[in-house]
Amino acid sequence: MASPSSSPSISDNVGKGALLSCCSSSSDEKAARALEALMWPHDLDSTAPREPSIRDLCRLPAGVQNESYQARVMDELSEGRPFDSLVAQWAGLTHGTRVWADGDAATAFVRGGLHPDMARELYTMPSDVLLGKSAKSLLWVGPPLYLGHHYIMALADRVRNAGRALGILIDRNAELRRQIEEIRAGAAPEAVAAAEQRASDLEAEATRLKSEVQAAEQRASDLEVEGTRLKYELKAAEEHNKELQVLFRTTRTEVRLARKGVVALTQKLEEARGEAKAATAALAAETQLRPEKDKKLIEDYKESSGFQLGLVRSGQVTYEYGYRIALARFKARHPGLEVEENPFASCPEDPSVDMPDEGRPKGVTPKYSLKPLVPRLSELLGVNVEMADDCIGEEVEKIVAALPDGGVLLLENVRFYREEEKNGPEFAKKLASLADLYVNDAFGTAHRAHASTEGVAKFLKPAVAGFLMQKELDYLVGAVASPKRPFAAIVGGSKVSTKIGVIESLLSKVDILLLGGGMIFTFYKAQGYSVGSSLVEEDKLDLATSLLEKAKSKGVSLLLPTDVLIADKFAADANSMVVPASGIPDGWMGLDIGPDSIKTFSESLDTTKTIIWNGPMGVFEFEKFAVGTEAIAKKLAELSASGVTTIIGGGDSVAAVEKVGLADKMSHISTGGGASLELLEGKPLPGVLALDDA
Ligand SMILES: Nc1ncnc2c1ncn2[C@@H]1O[C@H](COP(=O)(O)OP(=O)(O)O)[C@@H](O)[C@H]1O
Ligand SMILES: O=C(OP(=O)(O)O)[C@H](O)COP(=O)(O)O
Repeated sequence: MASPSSSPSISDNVGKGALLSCCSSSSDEKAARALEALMWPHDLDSTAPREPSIRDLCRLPAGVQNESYQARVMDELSEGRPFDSLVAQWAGLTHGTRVWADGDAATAFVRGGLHPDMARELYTMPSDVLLGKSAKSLLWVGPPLYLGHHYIMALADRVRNAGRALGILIDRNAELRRQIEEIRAGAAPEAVAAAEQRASDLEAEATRLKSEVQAAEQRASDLEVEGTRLKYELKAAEEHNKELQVLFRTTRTEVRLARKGVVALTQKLEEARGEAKAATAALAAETQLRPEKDKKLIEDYKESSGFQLGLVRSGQVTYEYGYRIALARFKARHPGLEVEENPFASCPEDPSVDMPDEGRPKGVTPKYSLKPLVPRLSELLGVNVEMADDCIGEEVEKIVAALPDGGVLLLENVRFYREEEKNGPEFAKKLASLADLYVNDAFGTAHRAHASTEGVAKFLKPAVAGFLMQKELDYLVGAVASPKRPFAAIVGGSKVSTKIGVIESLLSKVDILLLGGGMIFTFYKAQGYSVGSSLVEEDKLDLATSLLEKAKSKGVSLLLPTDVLIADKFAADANSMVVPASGIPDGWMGLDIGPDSIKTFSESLDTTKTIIWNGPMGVFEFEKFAVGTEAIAKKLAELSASGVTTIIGGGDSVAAVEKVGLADKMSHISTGGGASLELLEGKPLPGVLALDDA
């Protein structure tokens, strides 16, 4: 763009106005010429003479540095310190106020006019710097954009001015041409040449200015486009900013609420900690009292008429059976109680019990002596059975040595020696030294690797199975391994956990599996039935489901009772009723299978050729709930008579069959509870493995 000082040639040669003649000094002359140059076009057409405007004044050279007048004035504006206030126009604003950045300050400033600092810049900056600044300010986002706007306006002014100057120059050129023509018509050739030269210079100057104006216009237009784009961006940024503010406010509220929540939770946590502490203390106190309480429970139970009556009702059965009934009742009544020791070991001797409980004595314990067996054994064997006070040692050896041919000596309880259960080799060797051969007929202890069952066989040969042992193995191993089919198993008893191994093992052998007893409620619960307060092993629900699936995958027909006999308490005189398996009300417990189930089970058993039974169908110790167990026992007795092989797997099932007097009707009644279970689980028995022939 043309600067004011770039056109002195025009003022040097073309018309002089009044201002020119009144200036005397060289700088004044320069100023006058510049002013004349600016005003000259008006002189040319003499149509609208005017006084110089501020912008014109701006272009006047003033002072020794040849700066324009207004530039100087603006330049001399005091810089002011940042905290100086702009009195009058901008009360409240200071030089340090960021007028384009702060909404309120910007409003105040726009009202007041142009900031002196900016005014100074606008007037004193060269055009290219102004352009650069303007472009730069366009890049500012936010309120500073208004500053950019000022720069653009100043720039646009200059473009307009240049355009006007260009127009003036073109007019002047035309005028000169006209004058040249006139001179040509009558003036000297030198004057024509000079005029032509001036005209040509002016034309060149006009062309240059034109291109400058075009370039400036283009830049101004570009800047305007950029300004519009930035305006939109600013608007979008402002919208986004608004959203962010809302989000920020919401988040702040949420944080405040969360903080409150944390405080409340911390309080609750503290309370819970306090409660937990109190509960722990109470538990510790309870734990301390527990053994006493348990002892009391046991003592009370032993004193109860139920216990006494149970023993009396048992009649001429083993002490062990009586104990089992008492223990079962006790456990059922207190399912959570861990009974570590035999709590009934010290119960009063029952006169109707004719066999001692071998038990697990710790050292010599008179009540575990085998002496009471001598009369019955003598009767059964038809000889006078002698009895030793010990099972090893010199005295015993003497008695053995003195035995007549066919004589029988009963050794004292081997469990009076700790080495028996520990299977001590020295002890086993001493036992072995008493005899010439070893016959093991104690199937009930064959699952124990003790000195008298397993150890002794290493030192005494031959070691063979007795007739009872042989029968047990024939049925529990032989008949089960290669049964006449269809082969059915009936598994009952209290808990599924004690029968997992048996069920799993039988699932690969049987065609039909009937489940009864306390364990069925764990299966029902696993299927989603409500079971009231029946016996349930919560940690075996998955196992129950997997057993049902296993049966299905193996093609075994697994039947659960369809109905149950429920009781309102675990007692012989409880109220009872029959309900469908899926309809046990709260507070009631299933204690036996129902009539429908007995019918279904019986029909299913009718189709079989081999049946093995382990575990009663209900709490058969109570008459009211012995119906299912007794019905199954009767069914098995009936089927035995028609040639079906029936095997009773020991423990309570045997006791139940004995109770109804049908034991001798079965193909085989096992004498070992634990041993028969282990055999049915497919485990080898150490007492059997040790034998040379079994
Ligand atoms: N529905 C039942 N609820 C609670 N206990 C039961 C139930 N049915 C049977 N019982 C108990 O299960 C006990 C026998 O279970 P278990 O020892 O497993 O049999 P076994 O000795 O024949 O292997 C019995 O004392 C009997 O009272
Ligand atoms: O009674 C016995 O087994 P059982 O109770 O499993 O039928 C045997 O005497 C084994 O007794 P033990 O479990 O004390 O070794």
